[in-house]
Amino acid sequence: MTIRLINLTKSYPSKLGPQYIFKDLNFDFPTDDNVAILGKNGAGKSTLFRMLAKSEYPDKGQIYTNKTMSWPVALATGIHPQMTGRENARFIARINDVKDLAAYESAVQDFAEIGQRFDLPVKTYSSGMRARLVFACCININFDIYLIDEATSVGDPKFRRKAREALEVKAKEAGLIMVSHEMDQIREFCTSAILIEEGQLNYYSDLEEGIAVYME
Ligand SMILES: Nc1ncnc2c1ncn2[C@@H]1O[C@H](COP(=O)(O)OP(=O)(O)OP(=O)(O)O)[C@@H](O)[C@H]1O
Repeated sequence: MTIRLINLTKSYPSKLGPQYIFKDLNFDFPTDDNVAILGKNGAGKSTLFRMLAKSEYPDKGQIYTNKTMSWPVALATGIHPQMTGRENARFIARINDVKDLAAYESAVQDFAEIGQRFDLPVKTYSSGMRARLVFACCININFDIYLIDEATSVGDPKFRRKAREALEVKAKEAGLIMVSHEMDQIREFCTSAILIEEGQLNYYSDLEEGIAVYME
């Protein structure tokens, strides 16, 4: 995994002036790890995650990567409610350069288990069905790295189990970056940790050591 944060600065405006979350931060993500991002409330985990996912941009600096990165697996961005599940899947496949569109479409349909509703507009779906579609679209693309944000809370218990199993497979063949407050979840998927403290990122190759420092 190559992800490099280069002179990354991120602030939010506030009545007290700009509030800096990161200032001129330089950091290389570990290669080939499944890494948890840890830190207390307000440390900047979600901010970093959103910048990795490119849903938010830094004020200055950049995030360089030569790997393909998923969108957050549980996040329904990029889904068009007026389009059917199938049309959404096709659209997502095209923008992510999926080669075999027919195979992808049927893999998504199988995984989502939404039956004939796959051909109905997404705006008619329940929130759980929508979540199934988004997760199925994401997991059936071979990304180098998957971004996981509380993903195992997707859908009903049966689908949740299925989603977790699919992520376990991905954890063996791809990289994962995970933000979660659930240590059980983190232990299940991650092998190392990045602890965010006062705008700095500290890497722990030993997950348990990272968790211990975080818990202190
Ligand atoms: N859209 C925003 N506008 C202004 N301030 C923001 C915004 N988003 C986050 N912040 C601030 O940035 C800081 C980091 O927030 P962030 O959500 O990244 O923390 P976190 O580590 O994910 O926290 P938590 O564990 O509570 O989810 C906080 O001080 C928060 O108040």
